[in-house]
Amino acid sequence: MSRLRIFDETRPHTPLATRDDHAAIAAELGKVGVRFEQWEASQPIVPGASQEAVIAAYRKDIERLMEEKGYQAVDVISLTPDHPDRATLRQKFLSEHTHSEDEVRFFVAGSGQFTLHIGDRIYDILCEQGDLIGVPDGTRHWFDMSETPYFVAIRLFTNKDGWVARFTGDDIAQRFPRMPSQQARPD
Ligand SMILES: CSCCC(=O)/C(O)=C/O
Ligand SMILES: [Fe+2]
Ligand code: NI
Repeated sequence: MSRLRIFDETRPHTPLATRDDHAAIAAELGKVGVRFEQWEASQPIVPGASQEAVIAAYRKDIERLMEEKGYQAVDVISLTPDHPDRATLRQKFLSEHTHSEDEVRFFVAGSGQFTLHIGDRIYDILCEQGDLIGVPDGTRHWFDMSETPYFVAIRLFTNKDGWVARFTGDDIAQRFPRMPSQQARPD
């Protein structure tokens, strides 16, 4: 189940609010300019699927999103708990960073945790299959896939070079909850 927890930036152990239905999550995030929608994960894709297979299965959705906002590039992250580079890949997104473009991600399988730092609030969002999240450019954030990653996400970019991050140097991400390890999941 998708879930949002909101914290004060100085109190990482005590959520101020928790939401676990999609409409309530979307409403809270909408207040701070973050897009959160449910899209139908219409094609059965399992983590580990190739980028080509995912793009072929979701071509219509990808084309719709690309036309809507003029995205220039698309790629797919598809990870399983036995991926040999899982620790390095996890580390890549774990520190607070920003992008000079919106971060638009569609989870076609599995789950991952985005944490956004907006003003003095922290928005910790567990995204699940079917969730589309759009984080405005310049928003401080980090992403955790857990020690046992299990997800497939489509990423859309307006920058032709794909993923470019600017790390803030703030160690705040170390103080907030990580995504717990995931149990083995059915295919
Ligand atoms: C869920 S896609 C991988 C994470 C990513 O692209 C990013 O920018 C995290 O902040
Ligand atoms: Fe990011
Ligand atoms: Ni759900």
